[in-house]
Amino acid sequence: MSQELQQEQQRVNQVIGIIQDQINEYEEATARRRQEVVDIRKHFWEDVTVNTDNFDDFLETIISLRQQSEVLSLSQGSHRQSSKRLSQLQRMQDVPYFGRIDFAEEGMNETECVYIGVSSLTDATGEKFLIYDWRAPVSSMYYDCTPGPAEYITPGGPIQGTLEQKWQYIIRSGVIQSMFDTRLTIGDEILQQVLGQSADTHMRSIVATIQQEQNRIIRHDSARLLIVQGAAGSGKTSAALQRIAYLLYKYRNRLTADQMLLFSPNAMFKSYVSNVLPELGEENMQQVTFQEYLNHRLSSSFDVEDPYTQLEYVLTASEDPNYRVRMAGIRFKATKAFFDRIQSCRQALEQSGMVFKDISIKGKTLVSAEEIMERFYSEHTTLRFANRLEKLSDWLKELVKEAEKAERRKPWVQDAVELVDNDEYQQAYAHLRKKHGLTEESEEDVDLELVRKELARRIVSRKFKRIRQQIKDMGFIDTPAIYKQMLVSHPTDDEVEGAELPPEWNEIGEMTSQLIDQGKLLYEDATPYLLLKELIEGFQTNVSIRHVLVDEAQDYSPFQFEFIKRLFPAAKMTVLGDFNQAVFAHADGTDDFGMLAELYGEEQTDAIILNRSYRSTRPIVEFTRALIPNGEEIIPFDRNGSRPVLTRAADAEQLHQSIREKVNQFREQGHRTVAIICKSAAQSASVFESLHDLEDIKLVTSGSIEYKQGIVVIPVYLAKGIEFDAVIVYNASDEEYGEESLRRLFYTACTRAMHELQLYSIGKPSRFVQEAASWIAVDSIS
Ligand SMILES: Nc1ncnc2c1ncn2[C@@H]1O[C@H](COP(=O)(O)OP(=O)(O)OP(=O)(O)O)[C@@H](O)[C@H]1O
Repeated sequence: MSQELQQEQQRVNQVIGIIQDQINEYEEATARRRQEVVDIRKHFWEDVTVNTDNFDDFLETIISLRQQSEVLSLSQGSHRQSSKRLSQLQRMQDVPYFGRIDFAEEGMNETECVYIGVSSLTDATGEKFLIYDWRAPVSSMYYDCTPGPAEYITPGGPIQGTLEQKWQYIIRSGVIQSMFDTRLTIGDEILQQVLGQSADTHMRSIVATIQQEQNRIIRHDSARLLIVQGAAGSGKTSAALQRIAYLLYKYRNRLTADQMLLFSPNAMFKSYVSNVLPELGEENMQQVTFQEYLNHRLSSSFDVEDPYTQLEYVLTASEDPNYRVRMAGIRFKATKAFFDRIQSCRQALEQSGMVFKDISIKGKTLVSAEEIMERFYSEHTTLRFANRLEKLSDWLKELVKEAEKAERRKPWVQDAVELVDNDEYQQAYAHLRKKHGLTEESEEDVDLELVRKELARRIVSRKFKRIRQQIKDMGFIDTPAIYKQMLVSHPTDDEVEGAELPPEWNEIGEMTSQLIDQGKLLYEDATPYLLLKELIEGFQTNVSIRHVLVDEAQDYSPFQFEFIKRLFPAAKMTVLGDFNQAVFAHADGTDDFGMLAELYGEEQTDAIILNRSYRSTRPIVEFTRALIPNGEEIIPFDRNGSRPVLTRAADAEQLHQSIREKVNQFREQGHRTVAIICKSAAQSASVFESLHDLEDIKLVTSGSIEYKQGIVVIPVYLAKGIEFDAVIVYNASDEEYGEESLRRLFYTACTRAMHELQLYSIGKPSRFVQEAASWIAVDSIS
């Protein structure tokens, strides 16, 4: 061991000793604070004087209750903080830091050695930093600068100086495995080691090896919208997650994890990324899929199609007679023009076009739809739309109230009163006694006739409950009918700016209307329908979310982005995606996020491009980038590996046999995750059926919620955002992947591979593979 390494190891030992001391202190403090919380909870009511005899006593009780709650919440807060710090320290025990910069600040005599780790550590005095948090201002130089003149930005302004040295360490269980002076090493040894590891069931944090261009994303903090367009495997998801950790650190006094929301592509991805923030000592942000949100809002009224069913249709139903119409609908309903059309349709509803539903009870109409319409378009017409609806709703409530009163006198109600059971009678009776201020000692009693009236009121009120709820929920508006009407009528089309309708518009309208009548909402209609509903009934916005991140953003339509923006009016947005992986039909032909510049305006929009790809070995990236236009712009990280291999099989049987052998070979090579990637869910199911004899093989479906190690059969679109040690592309033939529209799907499949990529084809290989033929080895089945 060199002398330098020995000295560094001594420092690591010292720091670990200090960490251990602090762990002991925090263990004790955490246990003590926990006990405090338990005690306060146990004796909560003993310390509150409850007295409600008169107003002053009542007020005092409230004040005392509030004080006690504050004591409890303070105590819980300090327990939470100390247990958070305890787990940070425990994590630091094995790997206290991963980097060091020696920085000579201008005007200072001494060079400071700044050690960088996942969290800060000071000595016992609290004055001297032994480790700096990777998110601290000074740490930015570790990621951004090479030795030489350097600066970092603090809240008080820039600090300049000279970065004399930069070191990287690999420490495991408190022992330095290796350390590199970055001036002397060529290439990035540590990144080589990290990327060479096996795929994990959970994504790892990348703080030790964040690259300069990724650091720009992580620390970006100016515009309202940050757009990141990056090649497959360039670290978009990683940057997004470390960015969340960074913002939580920078704004720790005013931003919490539950104010940050990540839109994820699917449930499996959610679980895949769920460990990164806890690993960095932060709480997880909120995560949701767009589909979950749509279901939450619409599933009580419709059977809402999910995006994968839509995609499955696009991929497999080209023979369907409605295919052309549906495809045209999918494309148009994704556009900003359709968004604008819905907005102007809502505007037009101020003059005419609202459709209402009868309000009826047990088959008898109380107020007809025509009456409601007449009232809406004749009264309060100068008010704002939302206020007009409110007035309309008040009017309906009044009518219902009158109807209830009249109903109470009907003979059936009188009969029902005679038949009430004892419990109900007692409840009505007790209610009246209380209402009249009668106590147990009172000599007076309530009149029997009053009890009968109260019972009649209750019986009728129960009967009208559904109607009252319907009015409260604005259920008297027939939104599906208004939506259908907007699709079929087109007199105003020419007036709507930019709303050039597709030639299939009439057929699209008919098809959609029929489905809506059956209670079904296609995926492409779900957001537009919800927008219309919100514009009519009032937008349910969420102002508590301060930051929204959208991963795999190429899968969202411009329409959906407009919607997300309206939904979170107080949030900044980070959008990350890769149009070469756009598999949904609405994105056909789009190849950048240009359309998003309009969202907040150019001044409020910044864009960063990531061209370096880290996931796959150099030979795999050389092959995959040849599959797409302008692929030469993608720069592979220089990690060696074998070339992707194409094997031609004569038929399915030969293909399956060859896959079995390949899987076993991959296993023997030590690969823990092997994905057999198929074009569609239908193909995955049938491949799984044929290969089910392979040990430990699993089928991934849209319902799968966890990424498991082993052999998986998976449709491409569910493998998005995820990676595997080895990927087998099932039947990359021209028959399967012959159409230009499948290029992006095919590219997505191939870019999931970290170390090995094997393609099979029955018959002629896909034209995409042929175009990239010089980057692939061709194998024959022996
Ligand atoms: N700076 C880095 N240090 C270490 N590993 C990195 C770094 N950047 C990216 N990686 C690794 O590269 C792989 C791909 O990263 P990530 O999934 O974030 O990329 P992506 O751009 O979201 O990919 P895709 O669009 O293909 O889903 C991951 O294994 C990630 O850990």
